[in-house]
Amino acid sequence: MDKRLMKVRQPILLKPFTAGKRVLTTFAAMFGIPRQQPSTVVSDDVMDNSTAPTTPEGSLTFSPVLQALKLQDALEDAVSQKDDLRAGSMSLNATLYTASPQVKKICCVGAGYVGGPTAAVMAFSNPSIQVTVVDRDPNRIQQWKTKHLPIYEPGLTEVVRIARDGTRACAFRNESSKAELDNMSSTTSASSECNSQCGEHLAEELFIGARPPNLFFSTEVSKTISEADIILIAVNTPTKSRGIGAGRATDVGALEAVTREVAIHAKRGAIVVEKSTVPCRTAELIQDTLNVNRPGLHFEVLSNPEFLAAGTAVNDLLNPDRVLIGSSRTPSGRQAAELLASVYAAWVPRSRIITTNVWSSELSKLVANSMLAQRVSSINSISAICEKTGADINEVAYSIGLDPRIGSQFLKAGLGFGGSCFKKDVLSLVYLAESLGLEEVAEYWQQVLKINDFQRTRFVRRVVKCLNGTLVGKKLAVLGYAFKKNTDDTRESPALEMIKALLEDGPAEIAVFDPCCEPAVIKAEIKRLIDRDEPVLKEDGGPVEVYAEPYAACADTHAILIATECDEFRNNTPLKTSGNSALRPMLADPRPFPMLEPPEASLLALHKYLVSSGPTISRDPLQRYQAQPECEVCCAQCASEEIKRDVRKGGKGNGVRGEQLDWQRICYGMRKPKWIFDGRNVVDADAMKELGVRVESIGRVGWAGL
Ligand SMILES: NC(=O)c1ccc[n+]([C@@H]2O[C@H](COP(=O)([O-])OP(=O)(O)OC[C@H]3O[C@@H](n4cnc5c(N)ncnc54)[C@H](O)[C@@H]3O)[C@@H](O)[C@H]2O)c1
Ligand SMILES: O=c1ccn([C@@H]2O[C@H](COP(=O)(O)OP(=O)(O)O[C@H]3O[C@H](CO)[C@@H](O)[C@H](O)[C@H]3O)[C@@H](O)[C@H]2O)c(=O)[nH]1
Repeated sequence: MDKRLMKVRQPILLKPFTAGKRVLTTFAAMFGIPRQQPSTVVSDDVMDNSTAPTTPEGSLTFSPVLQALKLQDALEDAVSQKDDLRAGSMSLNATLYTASPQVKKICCVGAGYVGGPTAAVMAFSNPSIQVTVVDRDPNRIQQWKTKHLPIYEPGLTEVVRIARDGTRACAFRNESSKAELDNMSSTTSASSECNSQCGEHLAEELFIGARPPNLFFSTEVSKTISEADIILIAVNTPTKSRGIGAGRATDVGALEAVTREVAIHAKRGAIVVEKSTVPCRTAELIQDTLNVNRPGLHFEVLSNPEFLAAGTAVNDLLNPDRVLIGSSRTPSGRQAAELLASVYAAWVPRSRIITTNVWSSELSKLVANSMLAQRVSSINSISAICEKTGADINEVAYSIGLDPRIGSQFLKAGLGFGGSCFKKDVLSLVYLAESLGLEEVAEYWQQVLKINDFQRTRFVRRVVKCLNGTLVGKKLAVLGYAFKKNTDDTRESPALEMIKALLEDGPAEIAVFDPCCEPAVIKAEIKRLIDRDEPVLKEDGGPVEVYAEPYAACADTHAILIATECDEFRNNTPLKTSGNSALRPMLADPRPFPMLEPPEASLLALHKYLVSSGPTISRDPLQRYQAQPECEVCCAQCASEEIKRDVRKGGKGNGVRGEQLDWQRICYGMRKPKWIFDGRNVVDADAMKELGVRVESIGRVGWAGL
């Protein structure tokens, strides 16, 4: 038997916890778990106000990683700047980071929507760090190794290809295209006069060396954990579906399981990072599990919640508003935070890296999501008033959003928020408040969810009412199935809820189309999540059919329901495009670069610019990519992409991802009276009316009147 496992079973004699006892009891109750045995908790005289333990021997020398940071110097700096580092949030002081980080290996547990892209961007921006993503799901890991990544996010393939596959060497002119054109008429440029890197002039041509791979995907969870300096835990934390707190409390089962693995296998001094969204005080659970399994060793636990949004994940990761790191306020805690910060500092300005105590960090994530969800519910509640008064929700949102105290973002009325986070995180906050005996607070946040449900119910009622109170014998098309645009994430999709409600009225067909989702995935999900006695999918004799393109989906429909705000569905956006119908915006040329070795982010900006500058430019204009991993001959996804390519060959407006719909064609093929129910306010109702369509939009009086 593994010696470490034998050690785990030894009883540990530690002083019983006193000051933190009440909190721990509350915390255990919050999760619906029995209170931990006092013997598993470290003495509170080695704890600071965040209750995270310091080292058993009261020194920082437990961590080889931190030792490598010229620790004593850094500590003296930290102590001398103690006054600056007040209890509230703060930016990390650059002087604390002068030591070069010694992080060689990062392990990210969880290869999902957060773990995959986060690890990819970390590896992309830190070529010297080996980043390995592990997951218990071998299929998911296998997909990350192919050219068909398991999730769709704009820009993800580019970043993964660079870090996972490595690159070839390349060279390019270091002047903007405009300057290049100007230079054609002049004889010499400033840089060619000295023909060298004289320090005053920019390099005329830049050579970028080959880059070895540093992003890996593996199912060897324990081995990868055992080698890592930093372990990111990015597993799912859904709402509990059974037992105490079911339907509200967060299910930390996956996180607990990973924590056990980490506790058993992590190397001495490794830093454990909560990336998952967790209830406030979860770091205590992690610390406790580590203490129980590795008595005598100390591990720092950091909170580093992720704020990326689906559909913009790569951009959010590359340009975050802030990176939040919560640590214990002990010197070792701060040093651990600084080490993690040094990884981010490879691409994030230090002023945007914020540190707080662990609990503030954990709670901030729940609060950020709850406040955003609250804004959506607030504007949706007003949309109901607009529909009954003649006010226009877009005009109201615009008017109030100009007040900088309110701000213009997150004021789009629609079918309510979906996605894997908002609902569960508001529920988690509600449960936290209840657990703390704060009933009024719990009730306040519960209302956010109530309005969200109300919004969907209202919309479906409006559809049925306009269609004379019956859907029998009618075909409806639902455009958009993912919970928002530019993602294939269908978790908590408003479209699914809508389809469930529509089925109650017995339509002949509900046709579903989404430009980002694979039809087979939607079908499987509908089959799994819609629990009815009668068959649901057409292939089983039911009314729901999922289409790979929108024109067949919309043919012969009595009504079209728009469920996501996809740009593909707009009829009024004068998009600046690169010359054809693609929705790619024209980008600025980032050259000239002032340095000989531009960072990956600059090369990516150049790559994007070149790709955007014309439809004929290759997908690899810098000629850096290595060949993609080969698929098996009968790869289903290759076949599906082939079909989409064929559809695209048909010309403009064929509805595949990135192509705007030809609404004229769609409306022509609809049954009269033609109805469009715009659940996201994406179509220009007046332009639609000219096509002979009756439009009902959220937050506006429609064809049917008040
Ligand atoms: N999806 C988002 O946009 C988003 C954004 C910010 C934060 N978050 C938070 O990040 C966390 C992860 O979310 P996600 O959307 O990436 O979830 P996900 O379901 O896409 O991925 C989680 C992964 O963890 C793996 N996993 C679970 N238990 C495991 C174990 N014991 N060992 C190894 N792997 C295991 C699963 O197989 C899965 O692949 C959640 O807490 C979520 O609230 C999500
Ligand atoms: O004005 C708005 C903005 C959003 N939504 C809807 O709200 C939901 C959530 O949208 P968004 O927040 O953009 O996407 P998520 O991927 O759910 O991202 C949220 O949830 C993540 C997971 O925790 C956080 O990391 C992000 O910061 C937070 O924005 C979607 O259904 C949107 O359609 C609206 O209805 N109106």
